[in-house]
Amino acid sequence: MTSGAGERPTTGSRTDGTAGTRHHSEHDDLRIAHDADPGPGPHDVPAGVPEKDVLIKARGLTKQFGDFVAVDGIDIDVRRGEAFGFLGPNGAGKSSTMRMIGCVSPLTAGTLTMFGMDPEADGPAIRARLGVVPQKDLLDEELTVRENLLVYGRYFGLSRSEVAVRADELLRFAQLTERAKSPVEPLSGGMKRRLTIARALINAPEILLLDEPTTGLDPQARHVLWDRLHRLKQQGVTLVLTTHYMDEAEQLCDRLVVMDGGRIVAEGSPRQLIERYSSREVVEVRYPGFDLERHRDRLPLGDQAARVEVLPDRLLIYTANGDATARLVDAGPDRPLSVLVRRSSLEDVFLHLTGRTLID
Ligand SMILES: Nc1ncnc2c1ncn2[C@@H]1O[C@H](COP(=O)(O)OP(=O)(O)OP(=O)(O)O)[C@@H](O)[C@H]1O
Repeated sequence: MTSGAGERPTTGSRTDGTAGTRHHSEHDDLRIAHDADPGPGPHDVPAGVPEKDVLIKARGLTKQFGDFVAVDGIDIDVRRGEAFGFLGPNGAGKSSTMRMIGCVSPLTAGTLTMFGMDPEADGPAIRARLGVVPQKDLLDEELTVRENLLVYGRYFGLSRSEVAVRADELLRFAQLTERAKSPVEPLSGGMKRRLTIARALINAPEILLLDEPTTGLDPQARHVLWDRLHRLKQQGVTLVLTTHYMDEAEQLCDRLVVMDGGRIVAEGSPRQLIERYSSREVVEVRYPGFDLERHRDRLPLGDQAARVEVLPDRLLIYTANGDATARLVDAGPDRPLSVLVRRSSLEDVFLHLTGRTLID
């Protein structure tokens, strides 16, 4: 591991928004995919992974806009067949990274190898093996659903008959066959996203790049989309996605890097990250009023809590035993408005690493 962040102090509130320790780092069923072997960091590609199966390899990948460093020397290895995620808040540098990987934005510094090729020299050959789902759908509203696929397929030099067969397969995959002749405009957000994904698959890419695939979708549409993406993974497509939703990262990613301020602050499988940077359970406690630090100081937690975070609206108590800790909270001198025991999530990992929540 090269980019795991160090532990930061275990107690106390974080109200200043400062970052914690950072290390600059050289189907049909909805299944949680993260219980697989978490896998080591980029410098330790295990002996079992041949170099040819490292489809994306970046070292010191850097993107600057003028003096501003958007991506600050990151290292990544993406292996064939995995779902690899970039998790981080707005502005972390995820899209800038994706655009370099998508061979549409030159690197400022560092090296990037895709399928063993150099994007600068072999951009078209690399792009022919990629599918790209940008943050905005950019569908052609003048065309029907099916025509959107046909036109896109022609860009890749597929023959009319090839592209017609492929478009019909993809409409089935995207569950849009019944909407084939519909214009794009009246489709729901989820349908448009599925059509954008279908379109990105027209050239049967080996890697699908997805920039915030479910932002703006309702929960049901997100689940349908996750289901389709699981299907693709089962079919052997390598998925690379950005997200600022920790539940999405947990659902979809075998491995992920947590990004903040252009850097990688941690990497691993969701389970591995949670084990490393959080406790098993979290007790969320709300009190009336705003003086949460005072409530924290009066809690009779003893050695039950590994760490307590003070957020603007609640306390988060990190603990191995949520129920026992909740009983201590109830026995304390202050009466809480609510006490909720939940399992730790990637949100807690992010808070621990950076002192901020993903959504603020
Ligand atoms: N073309 C550009 N010119 C100047 N600054 C840019 C440009 N593109 C991105 N940035 C800046 O680089 C930083 C990283 O942006 P980027 O879009 O990569 O982040 P992100 O993690 O993908 O966030 P978001 O989810 O908002 O897209 C931001 O501060 C952004 O304002």
